[in-house]
Amino acid sequence: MIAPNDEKRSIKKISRRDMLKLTGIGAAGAAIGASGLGGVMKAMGYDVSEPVADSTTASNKANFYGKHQSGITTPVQTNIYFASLDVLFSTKNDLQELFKQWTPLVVRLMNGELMVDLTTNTRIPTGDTGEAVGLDASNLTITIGAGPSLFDKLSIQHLKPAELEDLPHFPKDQLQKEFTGGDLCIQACADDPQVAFHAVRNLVRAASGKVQIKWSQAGFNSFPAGGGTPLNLFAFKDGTVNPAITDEKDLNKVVWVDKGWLKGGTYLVARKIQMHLETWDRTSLKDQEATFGRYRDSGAPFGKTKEFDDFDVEAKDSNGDYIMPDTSHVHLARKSGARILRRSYSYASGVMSNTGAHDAGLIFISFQKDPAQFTTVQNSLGRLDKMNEYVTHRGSAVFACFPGVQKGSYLGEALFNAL
Ligand SMILES: C=CC1=C(C)c2cc3[nH]c(cc4nc(cc5[nH]c(cc1n2)c(C)c5CCC(=O)O)C(CCC(=O)O)=C4C)c(C)c3C=C
Ligand SMILES: [Fe+2]
Repeated sequence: MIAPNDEKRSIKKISRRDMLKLTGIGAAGAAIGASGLGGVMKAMGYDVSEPVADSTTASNKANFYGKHQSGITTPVQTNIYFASLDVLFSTKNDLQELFKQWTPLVVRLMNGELMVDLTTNTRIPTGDTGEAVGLDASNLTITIGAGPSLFDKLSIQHLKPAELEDLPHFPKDQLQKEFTGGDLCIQACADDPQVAFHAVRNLVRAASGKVQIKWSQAGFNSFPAGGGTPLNLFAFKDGTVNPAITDEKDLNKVVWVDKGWLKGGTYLVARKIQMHLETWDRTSLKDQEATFGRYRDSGAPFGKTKEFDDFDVEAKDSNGDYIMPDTSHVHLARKSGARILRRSYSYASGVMSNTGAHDAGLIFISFQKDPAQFTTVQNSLGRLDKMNEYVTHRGSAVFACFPGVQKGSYLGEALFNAL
């Protein structure tokens, strides 16, 4: 983030009416909810009147504008802060206003700028919360999506894509309400955890009284020195078999929606999956490897030597046994025939209060042009997946991620044009 210098600092003049609105933030969000979001943003000093351009000089910067939103086929960053939000309004006009206001602010954040230049007026809350001062853009990406419940809340069910439905209940699900669903999501990924958190915190704060966080999860990925596939908390390379993020033709087949107002967008599936590390750590390496059908250290599929070696899931040895066990996670996932783009992060959130076990796992995220692709893979894993012994699905959500934004336009414009 660009540290504000003295010339940049501005003391905004603020009217008594604006001040009243401001002091209502946090203390009485509902009061703000009743007034226009634009007025509140103005009072906070946000300049949302002009489009903001992608910076051409910022370091470690991902671009906001383009055919698709960032954070989907962007190279995976080290950190995520994922937030599922409830909207506190019931009209499509409110949503449109929110997206118009958020758009330039998202560009600023992705440029490594603050929401507003810091103010020296110590009598009012600052427009930016400040914890990203001195940090660069850190390849921040912001991906925004709409959940099925949003369309019901705003009475625009006719615009809900047929594919956008809550995921079915899967046999071994132990979902908790507090990690499930949401009207909107903000996926913030960055190479600095504080930059990702700052982005969500400030976007939600700017929309105080209009949205509130339903659930959120921070996560991390650590890349081996010299690059390569990150290890998950089971110490296996995770993300080996994925569509190439540069192969637009393949991504059109797997990821990008090609019809309706969501054209150029995609569906995000999020699953909060607890990994029972204590059980895993009591398991022999041989059994761990049989769980995935891959060798732990090389990442190679059984019967091969290198991580990216291709394999035939149906291949059998001289005894007639599958080389890749037919209960292994990779065997079952591959056999489903469905493809998805995985972009997951590990999490570690203290201990489970009832057991004292690690509360750690995977914030599994996949992108696909139809959530049915995810469902097909998950159904194939079903009750057979050997990995089930070591994991429990605790949270679930699905969101339609809007197409990318062109300069002069705003997030989700195609939805509002279709109204
Ligand atoms: C329904 C989709 C999937 C869920 C949920 C899921 C959870 C999950 N996966 C791992 C670890 C690994 N997964 C691997 C491969 C793999 N996983 C899925 C799908 C889901 N995983 C797919 C489609 C694939 C690729 C299959 C193929 O065609 O080869 C691997 C192997 C390495 C790799 O390719 O990434 C690992 C390891 C965990 C720990 C987990 C939940 C906690
Ligand atoms: Fe997997």
